[in-house]
Amino acid sequence: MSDDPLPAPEPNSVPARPAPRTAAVIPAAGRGVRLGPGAPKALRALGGLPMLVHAIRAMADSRAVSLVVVVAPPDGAAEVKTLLDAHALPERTDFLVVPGGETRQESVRAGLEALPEGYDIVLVHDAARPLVPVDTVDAVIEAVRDGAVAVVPALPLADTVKEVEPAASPGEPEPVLATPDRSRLRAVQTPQGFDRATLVRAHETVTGDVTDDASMVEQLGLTVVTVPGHEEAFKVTRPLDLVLAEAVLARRRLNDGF
Ligand SMILES: Nc1ccn([C@@H]2O[C@H](COP(=O)(O)OP(=O)(O)OP(=O)(O)O)[C@@H](O)[C@H]2O)c(=O)n1
Ligand SMILES: C[C@](O)(CO)[C@H](O)COP(=O)(O)O
Repeated sequence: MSDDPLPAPEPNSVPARPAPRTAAVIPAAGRGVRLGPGAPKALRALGGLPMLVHAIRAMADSRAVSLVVVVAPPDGAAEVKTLLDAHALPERTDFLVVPGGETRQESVRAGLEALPEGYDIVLVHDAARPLVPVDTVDAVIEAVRDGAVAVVPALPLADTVKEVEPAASPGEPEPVLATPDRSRLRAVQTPQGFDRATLVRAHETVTGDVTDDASMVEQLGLTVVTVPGHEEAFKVTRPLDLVLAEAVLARRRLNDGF
């Protein structure tokens, strides 16, 4: 045994607490009706690879994300597992595949139910946003680590927005009711980041149609905060979005030299 004395403890030193572990849930079970006929949207090709593979890599690129839960089209779970085996993720990232539901909310809930213990931060990220940069993902995680219970990436709007009385039948003129102050409006993206317990409570408590997870946390009366979004985190919804996504990817590949 060494006779060397143990080093004196640093005054007031506190052992560093490990960072809370982060999992990403990727709802990918939608049909993609607005994109037009074809395979489920998440499995459509972008730059020669299924859109879902890009979305999974976008999450796994963050060193903070150690588990990705993919919520697959109900009849496509086996195909998605095969895809993930074929397109290796970084070794530090585990993945699970579960079947999705009828709505985005149901699909996210299925992903949350499959989450093992030990992940205190959860990202929810649309498979339909395949090109979100890793800096945006990390900014969301950082804001949750800093204490926010719910975080959304957000961008200012380019268009003026009108509130209307929706037409009784498609194509009829719609009376404008109001013009909200654009400087107070934001378009929000994913990944949205959450304290896990808060997101689970929101999904257990809030009923009715919602279009994102953060609005469920708002309905609990809790504060949701924004971080800067990114224009390349746009959602592939209509055919023109796919053209833009191909162009963004081609530019990235050119810049990366392959
Ligand atoms: N039952 C559903 C519906 C949607 N989503 C997912 O939620 C994300 C955002 O939905 P959206 O872009 O609206 O996709 P779709 O529902 O596929 O599109 P559409 O409304 O045009 O059919 C997508 O990654 C989609 O796969 C899901 O997991 N389960
Ligand atoms: C969650 C979302 O991407 C935030 O902008 C969006 O609300 C999803 O909407 P969709 O109609 O299900 O595509």
